[in-house]
Amino acid sequence: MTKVVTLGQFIIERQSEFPYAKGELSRLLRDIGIAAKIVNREVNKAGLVDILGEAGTMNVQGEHVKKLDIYANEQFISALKSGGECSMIASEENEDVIHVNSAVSKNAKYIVAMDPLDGSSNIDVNVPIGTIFSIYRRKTEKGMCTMEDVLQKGTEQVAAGYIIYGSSTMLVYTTGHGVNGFTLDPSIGEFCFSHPNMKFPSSGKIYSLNEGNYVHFPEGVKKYLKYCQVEDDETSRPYTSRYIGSMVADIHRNMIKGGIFIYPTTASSPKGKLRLVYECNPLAFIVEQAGGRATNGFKRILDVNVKEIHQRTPIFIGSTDMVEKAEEFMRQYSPELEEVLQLAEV
Ligand SMILES: O=P(O)(O)OC[C@H]1O[C@](O)(COP(=O)(O)O)[C@@H](O)[C@@H]1O
Ligand SMILES: [Mg+2]
Ligand SMILES: [Mg+2]
Repeated sequence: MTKVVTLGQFIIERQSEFPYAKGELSRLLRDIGIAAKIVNREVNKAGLVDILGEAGTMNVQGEHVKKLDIYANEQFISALKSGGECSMIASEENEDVIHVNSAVSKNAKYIVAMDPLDGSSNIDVNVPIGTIFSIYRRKTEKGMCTMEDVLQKGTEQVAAGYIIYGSSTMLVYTTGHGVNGFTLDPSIGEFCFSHPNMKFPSSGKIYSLNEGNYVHFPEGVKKYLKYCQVEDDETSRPYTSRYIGSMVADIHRNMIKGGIFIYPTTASSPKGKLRLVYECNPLAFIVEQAGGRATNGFKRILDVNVKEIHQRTPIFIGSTDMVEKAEEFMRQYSPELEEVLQLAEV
C-alpha cells in the first residue's frame, strides 16, 4: 500500500531546506492550504450556492469582479491574517496593500502577493480556474512594512505556488528546491503528495495564446505563430493549439505535456495584460524551478524591476526550447519592443 504523505507532513519534512527554518514559512504554507480547501468547497458546488456571476463592482484593473473573486480574496486574506505569519498582503482584488497589524502579525517575516482567483472569465462555465501566490521575506526589520517589502524582484521570492480547481484540485509549489504537486483527497480533506519533483519538458508541441488578438500582436509573435503552424515533420510541426483562458490551467497543462504560453503586448494592453507581482513572477519561479523558461520576450521575468503592485508585463513561459525560439522571432521582428519594455521598468 502506498504511503500517503500530506502537504503538512511534506512541508515539515522539508523544513530544513528553508534558510531561516523556524516553522514560520511552513505555517504560512499551511494557512494557504487551509484557505484553498475552503475555496475549493465553494467552487465544487458553485451552481448550488450563490457564488456564480458578477458582484456588481469593478476592481483596480477596471474588470467586473465576480462573486467568487471576492469570496476567494476574503478567504485567503482571513487565513493569512489569522495565521500570524504574514505582515503584508498584495492582492489583485485590492487597490492598495493590506497591512496585517494584529499583535501576532505586525512583526511577521513574510509578505504574500496573490491572485485569489485566476481565470475569472471561466468561473461561470465550469472550466478550470486557480489561485496564484508568491511569498517574500520582508526587508524592513520590524513594525509596519513598507512598499519596499513588496516591490521586490521575482528573484527574491522565497516560495511560490498555485492551486488549480479542475477535475481534481491540486496545489503545486516551490521553495527554490524543485517543484512538487499535491492532490486534494476530498475523503480525508488533505492535499496528498502526488506529483514529485515536477519537470517541464524542454520542448513540446502545444502553443497557448488568445489568437483572437492576432491582429494586435507584435510582428514577432505573428511570425512565431506562423512558425508553429507550418508543416515540418523534423520538428513535428504544426504544433497543437490549446487555450483554456485560465493562466494557471494553461501553464499546468504545458508543465506536464510540454508547451509554451504567451500573453504578449496587444493594442488594448500595450504593456501586456497579466500582472508581474502576483501572476507572472510566481509562475516564472515555479516554471524555472521545473527546468522551464519565462521571459517578457527579451528579458527574464524574475529580473524585471517591480515599480508597482499591479504592474503588467508580456510573458512567454514554458518549455525552454520553445520560449527561446519565440524570443528569436521577437528579436528579429519586434526589436523596438525591447526598449519600450525597458523604459516601462524605469
Ligand atoms: O481573455 P483573455 O484576454 O485571453 O485573458 C485570459 C487571461 O486573463 C486571466 O484570466 C487574468 O487573470 P484573472 O482572471 O485573475 O484576472 C488569465 O488567467 C488568463 O490567462
Ligand atoms: Mg489571474
Ligand atoms: Mg484573478
